[in-house]
Amino acid sequence: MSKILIRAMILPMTGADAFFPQGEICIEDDLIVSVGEKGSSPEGFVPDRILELPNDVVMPGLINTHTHAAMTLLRGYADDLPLMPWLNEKVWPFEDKLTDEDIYWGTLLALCEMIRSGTTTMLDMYASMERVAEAVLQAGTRAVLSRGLIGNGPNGDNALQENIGLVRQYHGAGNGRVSIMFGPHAPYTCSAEYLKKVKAEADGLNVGIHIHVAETQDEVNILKEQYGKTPVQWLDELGLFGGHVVAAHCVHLTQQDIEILHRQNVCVAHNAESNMKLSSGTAPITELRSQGVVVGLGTDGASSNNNLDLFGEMRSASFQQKLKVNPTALPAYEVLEMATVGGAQTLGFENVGVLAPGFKADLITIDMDQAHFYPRFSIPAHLVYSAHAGDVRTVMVDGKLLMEERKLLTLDLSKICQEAEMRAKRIELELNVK
Ligand SMILES: CSC[C@H]1O[C@@H](n2cnc3c(O)ncnc32)[C@H](O)[C@@H]1O
Ligand SMILES: [Zn+2]
Repeated sequence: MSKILIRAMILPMTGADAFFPQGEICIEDDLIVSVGEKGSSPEGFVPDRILELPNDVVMPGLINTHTHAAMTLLRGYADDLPLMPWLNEKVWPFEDKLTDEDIYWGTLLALCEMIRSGTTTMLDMYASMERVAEAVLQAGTRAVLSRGLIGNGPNGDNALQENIGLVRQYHGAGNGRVSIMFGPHAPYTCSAEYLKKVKAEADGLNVGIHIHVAETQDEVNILKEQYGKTPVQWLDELGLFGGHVVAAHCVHLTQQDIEILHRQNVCVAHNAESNMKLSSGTAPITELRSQGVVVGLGTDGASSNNNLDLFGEMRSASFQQKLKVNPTALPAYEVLEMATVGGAQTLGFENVGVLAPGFKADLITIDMDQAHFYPRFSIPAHLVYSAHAGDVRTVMVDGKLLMEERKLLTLDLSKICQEAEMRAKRIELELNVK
């Protein structure tokens, strides 16, 4: 039994006006017990630990709704290319050399970076997901994991069996911190027959689907040529939608596509920085949100971003929509919602994403006593437009502290950096020798 009291400014993300300048939040085990102004702690609540952080803002932990964590090992290896040549010429040859152990260490590196930048939950898609699950359980974060399924080749059925095994072994592991979805890679790498098989398995096991959709104009062209339909219309016709689906990217959409996404309750993972770096395009986020589609934020992998910092991602997402639409588009509080409440909705969580009694104690504190946060006109504006990863002081997931005073408590950062360096360089050497 653990009882923690945090005294700080509190931005609970329960509504645009909710803010406690001298707040108190009480946590018992994995749950939030109370949130309010000074003196609001329940009678008889005797904390084992009090964190006095009067110059910090406490807010819900950030939620990364689309990433490939172990791609930290490719950071800086394949830059300045569009998606298809990036994948075919650089990324997939490198990934062919990855061992399960490489993926474990690459994921640990990602988790160090995520915790240090205030991300408490991720939706991941990759291979060797048992090792990814072990890394997450060790780090103490929350994660939804999906086995990336490329269904046009001989390995498609094996990968699908791995995804099924993952559900059986890890769905609900770590006090519910780990859950599983199916991860068909994209409509251009999975046949119709394969996608139908994946959907049947996902429905049978009552878990969701995580897929790249309409990321580039090339993808739309390929689908139109092969099937005479846009990616969204094709997936809808196949029956892939209708359950819990997270569609990553959704850059190139028609009005009819947006209506389908809304009707089928498909949630969108928006990856502004990856879409910019690969020159994929600007997703119609303002239109999606105004037409009722739930949107969360993602970084994508560290090879197309090149970091996993959701503070940077919030700023980019907002500025990109302002450039595309007008300066009133995606104001700070709405972007914060996308990174917290919207992320939780996207991943299907009902007890994560805001700071309120009965919700999971997944929270971060940000040190506001820094030059770039004065004067304090607007806390949401400062968090989105001025903050960066290094401002995060404290991270808690499921009521457990994972970082204090920027020191990681569950992971050995220098050992993980060394291992990642050694493993990435080994693969580079293997590729050059061939
Ligand atoms: C089979 S595991 C997942 C697979 O996805 C690749 N990937 C990473 N980023 C993207 C992206 O933006 N679009 C499409 N595919 C991507 C990753 O390298 C893995 O091979
Ligand atoms: Zn991706």
